[in-house]
Amino acid sequence: MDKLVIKKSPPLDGRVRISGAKNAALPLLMTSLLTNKACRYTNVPQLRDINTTVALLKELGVEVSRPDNNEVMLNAASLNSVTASYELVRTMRASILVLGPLLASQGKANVSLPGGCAIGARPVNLHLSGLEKMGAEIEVDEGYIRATVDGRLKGARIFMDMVSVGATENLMMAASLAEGKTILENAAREPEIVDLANCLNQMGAKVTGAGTDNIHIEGVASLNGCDYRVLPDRIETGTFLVAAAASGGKVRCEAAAPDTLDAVLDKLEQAGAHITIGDDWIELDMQGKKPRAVKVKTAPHPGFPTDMQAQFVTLNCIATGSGVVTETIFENRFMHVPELQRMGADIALEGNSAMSKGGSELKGAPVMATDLRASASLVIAGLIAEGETDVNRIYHLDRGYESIEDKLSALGANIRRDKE
Ligand SMILES: CC(=O)N[C@H]1[C@@H](OP(=O)(O)OP(=O)(O)OC[C@H]2O[C@@H](n3ccc(=O)[nH]c3=O)[C@H](O)[C@@H]2O)O[C@H](CO)[C@@H](O)[C@@H]1O
Ligand SMILES: C=C(OP(=O)(O)O)C(=O)O
Repeated sequence: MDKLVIKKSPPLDGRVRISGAKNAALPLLMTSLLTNKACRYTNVPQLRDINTTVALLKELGVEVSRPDNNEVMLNAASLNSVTASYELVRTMRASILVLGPLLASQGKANVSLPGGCAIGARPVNLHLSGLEKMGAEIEVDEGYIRATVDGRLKGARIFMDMVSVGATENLMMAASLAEGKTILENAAREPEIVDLANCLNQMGAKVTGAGTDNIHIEGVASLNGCDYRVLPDRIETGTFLVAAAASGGKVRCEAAAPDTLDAVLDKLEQAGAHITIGDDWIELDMQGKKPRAVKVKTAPHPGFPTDMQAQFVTLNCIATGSGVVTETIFENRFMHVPELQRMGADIALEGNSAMSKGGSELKGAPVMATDLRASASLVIAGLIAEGETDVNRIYHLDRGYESIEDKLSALGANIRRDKE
């Protein structure tokens, strides 16, 4: 298995080009299942999760071509299966996002239950109950969700008692082809939801209110293809900004979407970073200073994103002063804490909060993490730690960061990938 070998590096310095957002691209590629016309997606990041999605769509019979690295062309006219197998779903939970589109366009879908994952149980009850409200018959049998609908799905008023990004996306896609109007209440407000709504509307859907907690979808009988550019990745952007701040450096993130990062930029400013923003870039300058520890509590958008929590735990460890990072979205998202402790971090877990004393002098060590953002936090720790840090199991990082070692190297980091 590949690993990243990281040595203590100088303050990061330079410019980095941000890739398309993984969490926008995954649902966007699934919109191809809603039409028998050609769909073209650009600014698609080169990631393991994208390859898994493409493999899954191919398995369903979707015609796929990838004319260049960041472009994916899909055509579902030749669809010949409605089954998302366990083999693929177990490697990527977002596979559940085929459920709504398949059910809406084909009247049936069999999708392996995703099951829990390293960061929490992550049930899909809201996806299922929402589709049931729209008239679907759903049973779970031998680990598979088997959903059917007699005729078209019917528009419905759906209140979700938790804010769920994936359920909002699944139901928004399904409702686009349903008969009548669907209202999603307590919907997720993440920028990736807005991106999906924009793409659906380009295909002829009638979605309004995306970005608020009340989304209205007037179903249409059929949808066209699309030519859609994926939103920049706000979590990749935030990760590079934290890496820059932790190293005392100066980094400009280009091709970014500054208006998707308010909560993260606010915390970085509290940490003492000087932030300048343009239309599509963000520059962070620590002016050689150490960051100050901050208090962070995750929440659904526009709150502080859980996908940036681990990176801030690392930042707080090496910052001056004590800090608190509280996780409210996932029940088990602190796998990075014991690994950071092994690197010398003075940090303690109290319930769902990571309390840090600050000023930790990190020392390199072999570490590993069982999820994507925990791995990212260990990479940041490796850049500042004395000596050498080996980050193992980096297939997690490859799910969500395009060419992370090349991008960090270009900023002056001492990092390489060792293949095994
Ligand atoms: C591919 C993708 O976009 N992944 C993101 C998406 O994941 P994902 O869409 O899976 O996360 P959700 O927003 O659905 O999960 C939020 C919370 O709701 C709970 N829940 C969710 C659905 C459900 O039916 N029942 C239920 O109880 C989950 O267990 C979790 O505690 O949003 C998360 C929260 O911002 C991010 O961390 C992930 O990076
Ligand atoms: C948790 C994440 O992704 P996923 O929902 O695909 O597991 C993430 O991107 O941090």
